[in-house]
Amino acid sequence: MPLETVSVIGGGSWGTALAQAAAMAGRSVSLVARDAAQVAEINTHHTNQRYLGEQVLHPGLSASLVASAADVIILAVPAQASRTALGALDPALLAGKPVILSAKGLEAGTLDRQSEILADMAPDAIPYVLSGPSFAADVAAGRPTAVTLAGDDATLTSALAAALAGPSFRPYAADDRIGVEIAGALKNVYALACGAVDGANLGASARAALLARGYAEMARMVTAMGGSATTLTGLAGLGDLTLTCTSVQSRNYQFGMALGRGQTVEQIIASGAKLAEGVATAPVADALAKSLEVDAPLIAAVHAVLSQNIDIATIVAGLMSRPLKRED
Ligand SMILES: NC(=O)C1=CN([C@@H]2O[C@H](COP(=O)(O)OP(=O)(O)OC[C@H]3O[C@@H](n4cnc5c(N)ncnc54)[C@H](OP(=O)(O)O)[C@@H]3O)[C@@H](O)[C@H]2O)C=CC1
Ligand SMILES: O=C(CO)COP(=O)(O)O
Repeated sequence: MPLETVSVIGGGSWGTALAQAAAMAGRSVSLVARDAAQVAEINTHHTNQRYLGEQVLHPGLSASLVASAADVIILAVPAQASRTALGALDPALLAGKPVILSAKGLEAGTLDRQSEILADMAPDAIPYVLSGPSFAADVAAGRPTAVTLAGDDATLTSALAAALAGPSFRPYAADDRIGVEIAGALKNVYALACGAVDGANLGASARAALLARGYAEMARMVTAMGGSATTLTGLAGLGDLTLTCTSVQSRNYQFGMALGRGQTVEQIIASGAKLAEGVATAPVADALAKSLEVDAPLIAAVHAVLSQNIDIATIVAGLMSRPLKRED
């Protein structure tokens, strides 16, 4: 299967960074954005100021308003927009093609993973999931980054990983799409929680406890949904959880910090907060945990903070006063 040309749908920070990585890997890349001025800027000045500041983009990357045929499609819009973005594409572009899903989130209403959305919208596309510890600014700047690329056919997945790999971008092939998707979506919910704990100045010990208990909770969710616990030890699990829960560069962590400082969701959004996928994913994850009867008190706590504006001290007091239990 040819893997030479790549079309990236979504001209935001992650779409541009993945387009840059693919171009650095030697692929011919088209970045599909929906703003004509942005497309012109990328093609003329080789920057995408709104999303990546002064970062100079690779000459092998051009932008376009309309997607054209490519060997590989990468979808890089927010999780809640994936269905609409796929629906806007000519189905012929997706038929029989590898489609790499890179959003980290679960869909509100349907509770769907990104793969499930793709299966609905383009059942004959070949699904892949890309996730792992990788800030767009780092990938675009060529700083060393390693990610997980999960697909069903081991040979094809390795070929696709090789087609995207460059000196600074290292995809590891894997086969657990469900585990990678759930871990990628849930780490954003825990990043909100860790940011909130830090915003409320509850201490580094509290944050570490949250991270460890979040990891255990994530493992319960992944296995209940049919994923593999082994995925949790890798880049898409522990790697991304650690990055997002401990870095002020994370938008989810930043959103959580604002919550911890006492701002409401509405105030944070009104102040122009960047995309924080955990906000939309938390209620979905809570609903999934309840329907699967998975014990997920941290997801429930984040959902309660977001939906009822309960202050962090009250939520933490509730978590700390739960009946004592064994760690295993
Ligand atoms: N940024 C990062 O470091 C990383 C992000 N991700 C994931 O990537 C996904 C995308 O996030 P990110 O790029 O950061 O978000 P941004 O907010 O930076 O960009 C979102 C992009 O999606 C476009 N978009 C939104 N809705 C639609 C739609 N209905 N149809 C077409 N395009 C649409 C926006 O267009 P417009 O500009 O016109 O509004 C914009 O180009 C998220 O799930 C995120 O978790 C994963 C790893 C790293
Ligand atoms: O997924 C990411 C890093 O791996 C980006 O995290 P944020 O969306 O929280 O910025």
